[in-house]
Amino acid sequence: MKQKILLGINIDHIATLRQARGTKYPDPVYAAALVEEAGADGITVHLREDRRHIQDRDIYVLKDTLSTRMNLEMAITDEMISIAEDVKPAHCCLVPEKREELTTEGGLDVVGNEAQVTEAVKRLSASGIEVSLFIDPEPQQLEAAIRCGAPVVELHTGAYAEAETHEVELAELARVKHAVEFGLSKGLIVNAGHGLHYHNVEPIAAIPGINELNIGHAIIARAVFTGLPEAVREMKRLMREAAQ
Ligand SMILES: CC(=O)[C@@H](O)[C@H](O)COP(=O)(O)O
Ligand SMILES: NCC(=O)COP(=O)(O)O
Repeated sequence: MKQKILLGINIDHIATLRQARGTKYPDPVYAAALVEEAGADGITVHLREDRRHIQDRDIYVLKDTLSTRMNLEMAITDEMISIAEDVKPAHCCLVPEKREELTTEGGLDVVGNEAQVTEAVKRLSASGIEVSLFIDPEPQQLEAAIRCGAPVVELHTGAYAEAETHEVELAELARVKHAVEFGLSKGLIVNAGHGLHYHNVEPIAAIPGINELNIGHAIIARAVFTGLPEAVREMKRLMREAAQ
């Protein structure tokens, strides 16, 4: 039976709103419960070194309260690996991080950092965590991910999402499709995410074999007007219909 495509919801920007005033609300923990009830298959949180949105407290409380599973996004640093070894989320997605960036700009350069990535994969896997690498949709990055022992990759769909012409969008979609096919042929679990929204998600969701999409900013933005449950239900509907 064909595996249904999964939706991981990134709740970082609930925390962005909270941090804007230093209040206790809106609480990402409450948001996680709402989106899980509305159909999220997993919860993604990015604990950044600068703590601009998600806080350590969020991670520890979510660990105890999630009904689905946590995908902890983090940079490859001793601090973050130690936190992950302590929290033991179901998944860790290793992402590049630059303090000056507005959001994640590119994929992890696995090719240029194989020793460091391999060590991180070993440490996290030893704690029972399924590790994924957030990479650009490039065969050489996929091959390096395999060499590093990662069972999962998440393809960065930012270039597709930010394409300024239809021609570029189609070219970037083709890159993602090829990367999915290549990764699956090598036995990887292939996810995708970054910049996906209600008007560009369907072609990505329709790619055969893609396991999960991680989507955050667009869902939280839509929730401002429709409420979180409706924003989740609509995204999931679009994905499931496209994936049939
Ligand atoms: C890796 C990625 O594309 C996102 O999951 C990441 O969380 C983006 O960072 P912000 O959430 O800080 O925008
Ligand atoms: N890894 C991608 C993610 O978790 C959400 O990215 P975005 O939808 O907030 O751009």
